[in-house]
Amino acid sequence: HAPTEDQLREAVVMAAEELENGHCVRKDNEIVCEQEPRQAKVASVTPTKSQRHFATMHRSTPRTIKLSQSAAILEKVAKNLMNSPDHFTLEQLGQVVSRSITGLCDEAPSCEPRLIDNKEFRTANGCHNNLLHPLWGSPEQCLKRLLDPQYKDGLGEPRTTGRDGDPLPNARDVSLAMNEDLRKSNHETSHMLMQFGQFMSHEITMTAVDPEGFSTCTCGSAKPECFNVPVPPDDPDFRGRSCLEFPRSIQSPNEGCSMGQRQQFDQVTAFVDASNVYGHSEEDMNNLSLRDEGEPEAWRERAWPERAWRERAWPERAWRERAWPERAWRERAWPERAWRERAWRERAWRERAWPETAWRERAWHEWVLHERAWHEWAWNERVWREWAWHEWVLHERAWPERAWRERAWPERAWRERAWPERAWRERAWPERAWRERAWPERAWRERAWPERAWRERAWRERAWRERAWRERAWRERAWPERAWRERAWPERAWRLLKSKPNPQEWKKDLLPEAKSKDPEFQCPGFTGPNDEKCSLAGDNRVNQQPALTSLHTVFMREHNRIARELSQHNGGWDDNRLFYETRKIIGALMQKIAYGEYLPLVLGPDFMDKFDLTLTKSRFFDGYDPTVNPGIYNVFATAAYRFGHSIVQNEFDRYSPDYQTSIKLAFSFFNPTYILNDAEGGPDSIIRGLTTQPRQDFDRYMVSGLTKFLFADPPGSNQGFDLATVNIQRGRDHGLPGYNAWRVRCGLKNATTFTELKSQIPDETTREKLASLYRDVEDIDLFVSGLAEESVKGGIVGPTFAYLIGKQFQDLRRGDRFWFEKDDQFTEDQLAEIKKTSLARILCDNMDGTTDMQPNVFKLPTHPGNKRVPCASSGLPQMDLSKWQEWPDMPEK
Ligand code: HEM
Repeated sequence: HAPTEDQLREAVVMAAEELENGHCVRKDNEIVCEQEPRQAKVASVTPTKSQRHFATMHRSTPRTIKLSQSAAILEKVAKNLMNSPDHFTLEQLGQVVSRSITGLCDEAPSCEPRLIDNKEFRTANGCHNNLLHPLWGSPEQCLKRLLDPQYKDGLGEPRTTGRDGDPLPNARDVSLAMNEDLRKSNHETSHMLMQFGQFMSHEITMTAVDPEGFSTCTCGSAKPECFNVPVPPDDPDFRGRSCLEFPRSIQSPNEGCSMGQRQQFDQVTAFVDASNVYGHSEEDMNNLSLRDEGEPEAWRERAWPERAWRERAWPERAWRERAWPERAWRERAWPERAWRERAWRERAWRERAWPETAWRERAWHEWVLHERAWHEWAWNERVWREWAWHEWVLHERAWPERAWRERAWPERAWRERAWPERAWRERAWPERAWRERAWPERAWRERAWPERAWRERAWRERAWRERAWRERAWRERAWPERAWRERAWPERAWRLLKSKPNPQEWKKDLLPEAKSKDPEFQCPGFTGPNDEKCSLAGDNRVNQQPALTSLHTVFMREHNRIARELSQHNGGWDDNRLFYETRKIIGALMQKIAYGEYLPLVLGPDFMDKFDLTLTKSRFFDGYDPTVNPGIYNVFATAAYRFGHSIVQNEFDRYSPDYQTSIKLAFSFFNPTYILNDAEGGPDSIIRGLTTQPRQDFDRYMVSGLTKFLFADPPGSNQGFDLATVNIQRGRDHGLPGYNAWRVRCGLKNATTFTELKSQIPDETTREKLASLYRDVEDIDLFVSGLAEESVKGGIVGPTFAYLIGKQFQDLRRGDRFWFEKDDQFTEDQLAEIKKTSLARILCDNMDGTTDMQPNVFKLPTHPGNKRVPCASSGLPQMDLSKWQEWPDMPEK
């Protein structure tokens, strides 16, 4: 049987009370809590700088905090009901459908309803990617489980005991034994492979930890949300400290707000959608992109409201829909004579009661087009000629010149031809195309359009001139010309991502500075010698270390480069359109680089095949499956994809033409000085370093920058963290089952003894170490054994991680309705352009002073077939953005 409504209500009240005040009982209709309020017992301290760095790795939003409180109540309710005389099972409780329970999750994120699906562009937060499950892949969702968690109490307490019920080894002891700092560089692949891996991890996953956690998780704290790691007495690195503080990840309610085992959040969009460049919400995106006055409302409220503009779909639809109906038109008997003589005289104008406003709006528009296209946009002749709007087409199109002349254009034929709007439209001289093409008079003339035809069509030019679309008249009409100019169209419009001009003027822009309104992007406690500021990007971990910041810089520059170039091809696109089209291309590039260049090296050919991850050769991808949830697996974020921690170098080389040095990782965390140091080449020299320096080998070893000095303050001191310990502890915090369960899940044989691990972990010393740490093969922490596995053929990671990573990236592809290779995303030509480009090309285009690059930047330039070639050579093909140029509608034959 299931609990009654009354039982549920009572349980919820009690659970909330207990979480506040310790164990409670009901006495005579009153709840009496036996202990002191828990809050009072926990001394709150100011977190140290290194703890604040740590907190930056897991921003949590007010909503996730709120939801985690609900999830905690749910967990307590379940626990109490399971321990009640009724002894409900978790299975029974999981089935309960009641408002008393689901009401706890009323704050859960939801997607804004939308009437019309936008098939072209993703939303900023990934909502509505899946039409049946709009929330799939959006932020603040529960991490998916491939295997049920194994918590100590079956519900939510970290996995701290082994199969035999005795405690697991201390995570720090495991780290000390297994993840020593033994360095070996790889001969084939570059440090860029590491860096892109981290960049990608921030693109798809971020678990949440309460930033307040560090204030309360002091050593000795008994708070259940603290899972501190005791420092062994003989610890060589953290002497004098009794623990490494570890606040647990905050818990996420289960799907549907049902009672169940503890879950965790992913706070970013799961999709490979460049959300680390643009942010994970509409708000982030607005903050990162240039708008006229920063605020969308202000923008809309302006006298020339952008939204109204778009909605009016000027002019065609509005034109048709407005009271400009064809019949009225004809009935109004537009005075033929006036027209001939000078249609545009203002008196006639007013007398004819032509709707002044509408007219002015249109006039304005045409003028702008004219002026802009004409003068500012260097509409060049070659492009023009390449258009199919072209003499040849004209002929083909039965627009034969003779017929033309016979039609006695312009005057009589004009009238006879029933200037009516329908014919007009049918002639496919579509007003819209016209506008978008911004048919510039001068280009027109220069195009040697046959003189005679020209004259015959001269009604246009003449009328044009006669209409005196001149600035003076214009200004006299009190059109807010100044306001217009102030909007600084088009450069300042928000189609660009914000950036900061490089102090060296000839160099490319840097990421924008984080302002005080962006606290998540501040480098906690940092005060550089020159008051350096940390950077703003789509992901708040951008400042974690300078090579990561550098890669973010490259992608910001690539957005702006593409947006500028696209605007040349499509004069008629407004800044919104330019922004979204560019963002779509950047997202596609991210997918192309991840699946086309990066993953094959991580997973090797067999796992690429197994999970069907290889990009299509010449066709579109038809594997979209709306039943696939693209969300991130808990095991992927908590263990498998952390494989990258093994391949990080302790020192990051940097190269500039006259400088070669390196950055010590331990001294670079959240320190923007390196990025801004132009004498050492800024971000560009760091990127060059990444493409030149080998990565660390994939093995169980990790460098001291990560295991001794992570976020240490002062840098290099014993006041930091150990990332290996953190990873192990995080796995236990999330209840990840032990290694053996994962082996079986991933298709490997169940191992009953340590010797049976031989096929995957051939190194005997490693197996002996494992056997001395763990009492049972079942117990081994996945992160530990995952690093110890031998690489798969042609890949980096071992078979267990390869399976888990492959599966995740398969879901991210099959579950993405906006996957770039789908036939409704790009044309065949555009897709070919995206596929032909590479991260190497992007680096060439967006760095200063880089003239050569190896075609595959994840491989070393010493790798056979991967020699550096000039950026200008055909070895590094560039995207041809003219494939994005929109063509005017052609008349049908
Ligand atoms: C200098 C390089 C790197 C540093 C300093 C670094 C540091 C960190 C830290 C401090 C965390 C938070 C751990 C926790 O609290 O549980 C983390 C998480 C993570 N790291 Fe790294 N990392 C680096 C490179 C990489 C690379 C190369 C990869 C993958 C190829 C990677 C993948 C991950 C993943 C998947 C997470 C979990 C993210 C989440 O869901 O919150 N990291 N890293």
